[in-house]
Amino acid sequence: MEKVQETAEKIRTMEVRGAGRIAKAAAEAIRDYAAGLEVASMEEFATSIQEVSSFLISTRPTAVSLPNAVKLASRYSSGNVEEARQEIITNANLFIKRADRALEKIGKIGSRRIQDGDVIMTHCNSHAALSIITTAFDTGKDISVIATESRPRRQGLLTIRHLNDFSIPTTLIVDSAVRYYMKGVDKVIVGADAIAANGALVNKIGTSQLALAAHEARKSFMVAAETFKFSPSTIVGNPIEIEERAADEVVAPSVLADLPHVQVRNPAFDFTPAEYIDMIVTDIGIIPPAMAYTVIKEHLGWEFEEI
Ligand SMILES: O=P(O)(O)OC[C@H]1O[C@H](OP(=O)(O)O)[C@H](O)[C@@H]1O
Repeated sequence: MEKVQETAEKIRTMEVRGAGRIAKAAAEAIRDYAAGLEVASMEEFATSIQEVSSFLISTRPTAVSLPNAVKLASRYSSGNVEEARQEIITNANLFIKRADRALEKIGKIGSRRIQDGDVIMTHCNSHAALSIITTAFDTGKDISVIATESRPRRQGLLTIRHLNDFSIPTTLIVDSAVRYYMKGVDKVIVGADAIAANGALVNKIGTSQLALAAHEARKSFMVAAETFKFSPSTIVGNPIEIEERAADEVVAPSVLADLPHVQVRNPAFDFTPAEYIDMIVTDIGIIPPAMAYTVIKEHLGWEFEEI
């Protein structure tokens, strides 16, 4: 349990972050927990796995990759402890392998849509979006990137470091400069924390203003998302919860101490409606947002009774 708590804390404090990485870390935690679990009965095994699953899922509410990963990794059908343990280990390892493979596939598929000379704008730090950008560059396309700072956690600094390592010409801008630079942009590529059944995107706060600016300037808006970022529970009407993080990520508590009439709001994500999205690049191909429902029904393998 100690290791599970450690992983949960890393996810909560964002030491481990990015919807895909969170999912992999949770699958690893479930796998290692199941491997070392000492129980007297199958009932005890089932209860312990259930408790740990719920605990991991509670760490961050928005990234649907987390419950999807936990659900896929912790599946077992056997009524025997040793067999069920092995099933979880196998399923978790399979999930991790597929997640890595999905990033590569997204890179390959998405990079075919990038043209020589493209200026690409990206937001926050998405490993899926970066996979497309770096693959396009590695296949010889002469591209450059405009990366947003992504306040308040400034994940844009991770993005520029990554792009610099690949020697990709990159410009860092503040979030409020997005519309100012949109005219010179060819494509916007962002990641996803969740995609709803109606094709709406949930991603880092500020994504919707990129989409709006891209729409206004008639620039292509691409989303890079593994299929495990599609949200099954939105099919049955559950909304995706937007995580609101602590005020001290935005401003130091000492500043607020003298300002009794001021409150700080810090939503970590926002919604981008499907009509602003040109395509979603997934590990099973490029889809229009209207196909989100099909991805959930046919490729995610969730039964409605499970939701
Ligand atoms: O899975 P990958 O593509 O890496 O990232 C997907 C999304 O996860 C991140 O959330 P946070 O920084 O964890 O809050 C960003 O919103 C990013 O676009």
